[in-house]
Amino acid sequence: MKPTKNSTLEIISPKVQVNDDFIETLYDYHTSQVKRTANGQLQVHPETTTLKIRTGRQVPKLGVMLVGWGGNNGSTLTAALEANRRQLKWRKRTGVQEANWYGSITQASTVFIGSDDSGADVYVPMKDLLPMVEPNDIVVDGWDISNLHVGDAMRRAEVLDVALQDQLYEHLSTLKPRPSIYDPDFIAANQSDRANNVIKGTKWEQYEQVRRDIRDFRQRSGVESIIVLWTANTERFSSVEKGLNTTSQELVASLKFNKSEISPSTIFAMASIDEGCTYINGSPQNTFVPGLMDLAEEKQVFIAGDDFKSGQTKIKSVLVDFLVGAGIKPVSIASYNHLGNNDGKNLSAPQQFRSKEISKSNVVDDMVASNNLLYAPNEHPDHVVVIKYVPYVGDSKRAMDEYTSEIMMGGHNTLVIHNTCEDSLLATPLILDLVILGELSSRIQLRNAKKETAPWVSFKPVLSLLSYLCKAPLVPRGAQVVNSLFRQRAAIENILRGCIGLPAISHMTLEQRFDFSTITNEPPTKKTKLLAGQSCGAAQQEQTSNKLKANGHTNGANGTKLAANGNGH
Ligand SMILES: NC(=O)c1ccc[n+]([C@@H]2O[C@H](COP(=O)([O-])OP(=O)(O)OC[C@H]3O[C@@H](n4cnc5c(N)ncnc54)[C@H](O)[C@@H]3O)[C@@H](O)[C@H]2O)c1
Ligand SMILES: O=P([O-])([O-])O[C@@H]1[C@@H](O)[C@H](O)[C@@H](O)[C@H](O)[C@@H]1O
Repeated sequence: MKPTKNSTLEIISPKVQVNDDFIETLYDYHTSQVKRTANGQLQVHPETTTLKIRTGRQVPKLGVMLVGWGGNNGSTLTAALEANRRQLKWRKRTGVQEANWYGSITQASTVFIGSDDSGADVYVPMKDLLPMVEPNDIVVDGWDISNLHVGDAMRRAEVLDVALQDQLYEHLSTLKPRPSIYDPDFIAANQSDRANNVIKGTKWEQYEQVRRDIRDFRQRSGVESIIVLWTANTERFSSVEKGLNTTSQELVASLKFNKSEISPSTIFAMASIDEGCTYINGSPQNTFVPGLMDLAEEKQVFIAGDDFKSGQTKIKSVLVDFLVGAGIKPVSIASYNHLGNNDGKNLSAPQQFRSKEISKSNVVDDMVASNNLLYAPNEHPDHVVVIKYVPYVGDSKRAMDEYTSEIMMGGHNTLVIHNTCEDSLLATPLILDLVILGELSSRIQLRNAKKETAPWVSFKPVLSLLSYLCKAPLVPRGAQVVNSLFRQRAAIENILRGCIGLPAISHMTLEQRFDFSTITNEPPTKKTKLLAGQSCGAAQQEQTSNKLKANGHTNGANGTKLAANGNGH
């Protein structure tokens, strides 16, 4: 079975069935339940559930409606979609640059699928594992409180090379953000000069207008599925109060009574959910108040967030995972950055900064809590987050981090990281992955394999699978928050692998650590001979040369060009 029409990958397994509509696999899902006895013992119970996983093969025409379309991220995503669609090239000081999707795991990363006869690992593009939305097919629309068309918004953002902007400007100038919901109580006062494109009326009237906009977009564009994504400015946190927004009934009533504490982002989320559209929050504010979570669960509509995990925090979720996993104790983390874009301007206001400080600070909690050998209960590293607005540097964020850790015998290790990047060029590919993986998740269902009449079950409405892309992962009630980047990515890879009948990646590679032929009574394969018969050096050398061949890095006649590994060159 080929997962996607142009995939070079073929799965040969009796456990995988494919028809026009679905890929169906039989999957043994292994977990372990832990029980604590009265005397503090931990009893571990390995469990296996045989599931059927089915993935819809029909990929819909996807519409993405951006709240904050005229911002740095919104205009850059729109520009990147057009540049990649037209495979644009432009001259830079360093030569000719081609459009690409670097930073997107669906478009620019690969997934290990197994080893070949020589023992070399084989990788394929993540997008080849399952039918996914093609970026070129995405239709973009959205709202902004600023009335600049997207061409001028791209220029205002000062993110992309001018040589590229000039090729895009005419087309982007035809794209005009819809008027949006503006509430100066929720974003910095310094944003007021942008607010010339707003929906008048009460909060309920604004909610109804947003719903009309979504229906209008669906009708005009012919898209079959719509995802609404917030990439507008960071709002202050909303109060969560009994009687205001702790249940869906309270929330709807508060909206109808025009309660001032209902934020624009929560209104957008309500409208999206009521139109059956997945809603994703790319900013740190608490859009998803308890009443909104209720609404998503009642309507069975996906919500996901919070706050794109693009740079400094992404590195933090890797570094702290490595340190704690290595038995090294981070005791002090100082994260400072300055930037000069409008996001930085909005974050220069205390309440908006506080929203960001929360999402950037909590990212180490789960990793610290995982190691009680290093940390006493409720013990945490000192952790400060500083963001300063320096207009001159624009979108080129300068991040400086210092990690001090205790190592053995009273020693210390201090890591200092300087990280400069165009912030929007890190966030934009995440927006693409959020909507592509969000759409794909809507086509994945599970069922008990032993009960033919059992219903197919979809992901829970709180789509925690997208945590890899978010600083402050929203998880279903009662679920564990995971910030470790590698665990988050492994979840995505292994679920996609499960959908095509491949087991979770364990990295055990027992067949390379033991002489498997004696275990399996199989005649030794070339791989086994290679590893068992020869000295390490020779085996290593031959294996390396085979690895190079497998990856197409050879000009020899016998070189195997495995397009499957995504290299193709
Ligand atoms: N690396 C990154 O860029 C990054 C990473 C993580 C999170 N974020 C978050 O993404 C968001 C956007 O970042 P950006 O750099 O594009 O910011 P930006 O200021 O350039 O863009 C935000 C846009 O939203 C508009 N806006 C504000 N309130 C609105 C409303 N109620 N409705 C519609 N539009 C509204 C503004 O006019 C502006 O055009 C911010 O909240 C930021 O914190 C960005
Ligand atoms: O993703 P990350 O680099 O950790 O965090 C970033 C902050 O450092 C930056 O100041 C802010 O403007 C961006 O919105 C983003 O949140």
